[in-house]
Amino acid sequence: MTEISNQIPHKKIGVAVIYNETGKILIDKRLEKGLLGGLWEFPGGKIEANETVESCIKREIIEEIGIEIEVEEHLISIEHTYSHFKVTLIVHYCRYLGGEPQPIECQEIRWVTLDEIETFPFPKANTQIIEVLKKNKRV
Ligand SMILES: Nc1nc2c([nH]c(=O)n2[C@H]2C[C@H](O)[C@@H](COP(=O)(O)OP(=O)(O)OP(=O)(O)O)O2)c(=O)[nH]1
Ligand SMILES: [Mg+2]
Repeated sequence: MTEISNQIPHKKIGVAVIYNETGKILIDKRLEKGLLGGLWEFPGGKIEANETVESCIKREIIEEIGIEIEVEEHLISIEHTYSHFKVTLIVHYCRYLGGEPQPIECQEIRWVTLDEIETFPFPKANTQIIEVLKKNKRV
């Protein structure tokens, strides 16, 4: 009997919900080309071998946005299967410390309120993150 392999890539991603001193959250717009192009997201990226989630998040935010943050408590972890890959998003609250946000690896960056966030298109996996953020209202 032949077994058909249904293995698809599985990415583990450290994700930052960064709050500033006025209680706004930083979101960025993904590049148009590529997976989930043009959608908004919370900045973050792949956890490398021998890296903690916290150090991944801190590194990705410097690389992608050019700002300093403090990685705080874990908010939620979500596993989601898209058509050609699976992601585990490990989401932490983060505090903005300093630096001017720059769209180094994205098209645009905005600081938004939780109410405004719903007007931006996000990937499917983000629905749960936004729900939980609203429930746990911070600041
Ligand atoms: N950073 C981030 N990624 C998200 C969110 N929601 C969501 O589905 N993702 C997905 C999109 C990507 O597949 C993956 C993030 O990984 P990434 O930014 O390092 O990967 P990528 O697809 O841009 O690039 P690649 O290196 O895999 O080619 O997680 C989110 O809110 N933030
Ligand atoms: Mg990324």
